[in-house]
Amino acid sequence: MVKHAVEANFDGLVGPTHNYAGLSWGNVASKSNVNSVANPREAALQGLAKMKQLADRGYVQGVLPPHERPHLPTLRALGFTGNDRQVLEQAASTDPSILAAVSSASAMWTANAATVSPSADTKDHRVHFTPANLSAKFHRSIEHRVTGRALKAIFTDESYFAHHPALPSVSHFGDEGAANHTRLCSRYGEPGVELFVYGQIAFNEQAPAPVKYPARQTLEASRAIARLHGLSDRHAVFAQQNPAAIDAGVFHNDVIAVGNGNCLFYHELAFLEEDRVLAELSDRLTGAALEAVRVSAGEVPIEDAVASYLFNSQLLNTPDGMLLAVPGECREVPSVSRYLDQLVKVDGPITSVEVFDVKQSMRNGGGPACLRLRVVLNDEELHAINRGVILTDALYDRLVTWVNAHYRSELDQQDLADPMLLEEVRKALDELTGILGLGSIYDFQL
Ligand SMILES: N=C(N)NCCC[C@H](NC(=O)CCC(=O)O)C(=O)O
Repeated sequence: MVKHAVEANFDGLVGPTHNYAGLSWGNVASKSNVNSVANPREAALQGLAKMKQLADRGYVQGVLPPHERPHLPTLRALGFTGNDRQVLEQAASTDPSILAAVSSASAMWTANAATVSPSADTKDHRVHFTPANLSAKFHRSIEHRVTGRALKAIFTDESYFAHHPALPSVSHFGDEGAANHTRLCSRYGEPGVELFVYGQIAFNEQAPAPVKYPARQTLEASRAIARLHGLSDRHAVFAQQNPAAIDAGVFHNDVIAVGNGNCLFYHELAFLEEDRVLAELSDRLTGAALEAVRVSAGEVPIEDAVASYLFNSQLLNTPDGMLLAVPGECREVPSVSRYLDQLVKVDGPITSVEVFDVKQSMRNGGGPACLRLRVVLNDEELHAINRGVILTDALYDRLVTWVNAHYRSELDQQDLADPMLLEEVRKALDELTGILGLGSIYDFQL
């Protein structure tokens, strides 16, 4: 029997060290805003406002906590010694790039936290989670342990939830999580088809690959996750990202495509074998016909898609059609703004557009869709999770007060060495795990 299920969105709460360090080669926004002064307080409030707007519309909205940054255990593992203050001082004076990397608030982009397969798709009928190793970027490769702890603290009941460790952290198994994974279905509780998008095949040097920017996800990683999650061949489709798109700044598939229900909204340059991908999706999708909304380069040049983050939008069900939740930048790029006006006029699956201001995150290459991890849960599973992370009016108010009490409104690269910042972060996070009812998840709490 098909169970009733919903799509819950778990947004990453922006951490107190949000800054612009230019850490992501291949991510155009990250590189072009390097050394700008960041406003962590505004960033966190923008993220919370997005969560609140969606919760108010009736969507199940959860919160995933930020990570402890700067991450002193990583600095110590790299040979910096002494007390916390001395470790920070040494790192800042001998290798400020390493200090910047271990200070990034990049865990906010929870579309990269994990890959999640709903119970309707998996062999053992549990929801499966694999934190992404994010091995392509050092600053992100240190996220998966704490991400795994946070997910286990929320999805605790093993009769419903299965947790796998991240894949081996090497380039052959580079995995960026849900940003390269889309699930299509007729209704959320029905078995769906999971689309895994990869940038290159690690064990085949002859296969097509980008030449300018790195491909972060491999086919080998995507296949391993499908195996671990117990997906049958009928539930999975593997597609290679167009290398030309990666070289144009599309470092994750969610910068050029987004899917929901039976709808795939994508740019014509998204996939290397577009026809085969669409045919396989159509063939494996049961209970509904695939609605492919294809955007041509004539309508929106790929550079405009990257600049506006049109496809890094959330595609959500409403009682009458689907809502596209776009970043504000979409209204600043003329081709995209025009396209959106047309989109809701034609008789297609996407019937409304709403704009969200997440500018602080966008300047590091993270739009609305980067900030959320989707978890499809049936009624029993939803009941079984730790409810402390579900956004209510009361939790929203509490988190806004918490941000205003603990976050700075200016942060630049020099501030990262300030021992006071580390203390502020630990105090704030210790309070946060109490607010969210997570127990101890950070290294400084263990
Ligand atoms: N598309 C998705 N799902 N996520 C966006 C992640 C942005 C992130 N930016 C950064 O990590 C920049 C940090 C800095 O430069 O300070 C990244 O490149 O991994």
